[in-house]
Amino acid sequence: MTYNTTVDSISPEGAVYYLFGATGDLARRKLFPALFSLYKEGKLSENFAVVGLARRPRTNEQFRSDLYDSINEFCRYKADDAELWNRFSEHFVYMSLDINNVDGFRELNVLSTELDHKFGIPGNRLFYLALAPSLFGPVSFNLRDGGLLESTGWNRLVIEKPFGYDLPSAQKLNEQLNQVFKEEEIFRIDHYLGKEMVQNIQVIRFANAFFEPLWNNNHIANVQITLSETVGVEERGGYYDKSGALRDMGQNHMLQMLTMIAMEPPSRLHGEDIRDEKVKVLRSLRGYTSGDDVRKHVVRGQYSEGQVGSKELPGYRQEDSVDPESSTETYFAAKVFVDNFRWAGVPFYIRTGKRMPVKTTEVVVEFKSMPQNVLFAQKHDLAPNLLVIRVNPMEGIYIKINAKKPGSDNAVQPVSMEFCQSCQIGINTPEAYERLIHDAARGDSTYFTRWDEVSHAWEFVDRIAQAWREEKSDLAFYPAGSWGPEAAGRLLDEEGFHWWPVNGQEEDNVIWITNSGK
Ligand SMILES: NC(=O)C1=CN([C@@H]2O[C@H](COP(=O)(O)OP(=O)(O)OC[C@H]3O[C@@H](n4cnc5c(N)ncnc54)[C@H](OP(=O)(O)O)[C@@H]3O)[C@@H](O)[C@H]2O)C=CC1
Ligand SMILES: O=C1O[C@H](COP(=O)(O)O)[C@@H](O)[C@H](O)[C@H]1O
Repeated sequence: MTYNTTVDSISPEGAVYYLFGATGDLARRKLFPALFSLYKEGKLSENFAVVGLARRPRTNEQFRSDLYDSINEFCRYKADDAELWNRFSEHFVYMSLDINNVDGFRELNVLSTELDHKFGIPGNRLFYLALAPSLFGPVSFNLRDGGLLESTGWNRLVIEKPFGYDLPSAQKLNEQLNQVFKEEEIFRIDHYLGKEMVQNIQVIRFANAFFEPLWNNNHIANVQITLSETVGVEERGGYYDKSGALRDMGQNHMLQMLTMIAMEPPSRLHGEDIRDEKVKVLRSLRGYTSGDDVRKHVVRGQYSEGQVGSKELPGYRQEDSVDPESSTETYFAAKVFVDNFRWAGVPFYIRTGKRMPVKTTEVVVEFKSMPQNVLFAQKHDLAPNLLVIRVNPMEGIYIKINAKKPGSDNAVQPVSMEFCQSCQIGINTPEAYERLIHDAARGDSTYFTRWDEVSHAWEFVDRIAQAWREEKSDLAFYPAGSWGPEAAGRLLDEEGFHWWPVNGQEEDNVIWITNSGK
């Protein structure tokens, strides 16, 4: 079997891509490599130009040299074909600009017209804001006042997370953007929605007779979503210490994944229909009613010093750029209920943390166990069936079923059958940002978050944040390299569940049938 590992082949129309924050970390690690992969795969026609924008001075040559280094360090393709590289890099220019100065935007408008002529671009403009959110409003106003929105083509604004700090700040930001752009012109990035396996959730659900008929509270006992990271806060303390795990990962990536698991089948696989269904899930989330309710259902933690292998790791409060008395959470776990007909009574357990033992994103769907069955030799309950969706960094799915232990008198043996997508296609899976940039350029906003999704997610998260502000005593400390506070296990104990091992670290007695060669 061969896989087409490329994103959808419809090419976008020609456009000028304005990359605000072109000297920053995101541009270097994600955006330049994504543009190169798209170009290499023929997903950008020759009718495009990229203008890198930031304050620090750079010549076009220096900018292209930064681009080259970033691609060779972070891209799944190397810039080793000189002819291709020259053709690609000619599309890139740099302009030094301070976002707070409208004169720079007027100059940018003049440059844009030149680029339109040079590359045959029909006036389409895609503004990518890889900037601190406090600059989103000022950029939008200056784009308008500098005349950049008056060209003959379309205008699209792509903005990075975080979209606000809480509901009121997100509303304010949204009002600013709406003074300049229409909702359909705004593409709010949640890069998890660009991940192959997150998009695969709807295919696994809606294209398999095994799953969809069972996808409800009659058959599913609980759902577990884990986003664990081995990294600490590192040099991002300035941002992270004000944000914490709940806002950094919970409000966006985790709730988005939950909506993909829980949504009703949309009437068509069209962007607005899918987003309508996701909003219904967010509206059905059971809001915590009090501080005590939050403390009962949500656990938060902060990593302290620890050891991974022989490496000593500092605690969060010892990290540079973090307040040494910080009570910011680097971990949280929550029991969440979706109060609708399909999911009534089914707990969704979500957890995320920094400095965990492994980097992994996984969804485990635990099915209700078969009744204890006199037919089998075992006296104890049968293990439940699991469907595990491995999102990141390994991609694939596996199911855990019960089978007869060969040679026994009907003894039952758990067996895991795995489809390891990463093993099949290696590292060649398209990066989330490739998909998202390509989608924005084609005007497809399916995998971007609509304002109503963002606002409902903030509403849910704000109740937790408020309870945490009012009472800090529940912040638990966990050693770096561990699975977080023990209290997270108690969220599941009450219902007789436990967190399933992640990252293929299954129990010893499970037999694996896999295409991974293990
Ligand atoms: N880095 C990552 O992995 C991720 C980042 N994000 C989000 O992406 C955005 C950018 O993050 P990141 O790249 O890490 O940030 P950086 O701090 O690395 O980069 C910020 C960029 O903004 C530019 N800048 C700052 N002030 C101005 C100004 N007044 N005028 C013009 N340019 C300015 C800086 O350039 P200069 O100093 O030269 O002006 C720099 O290019 C943030 O919203 C972040 O939350 C989201 C997910 C992951
Ligand atoms: O948005 C963010 O995501 C990253 C994790 O992304 P992944 O694709 O590597 O799983 C996280 O490290 C960061 O804190 C957060 O801002």
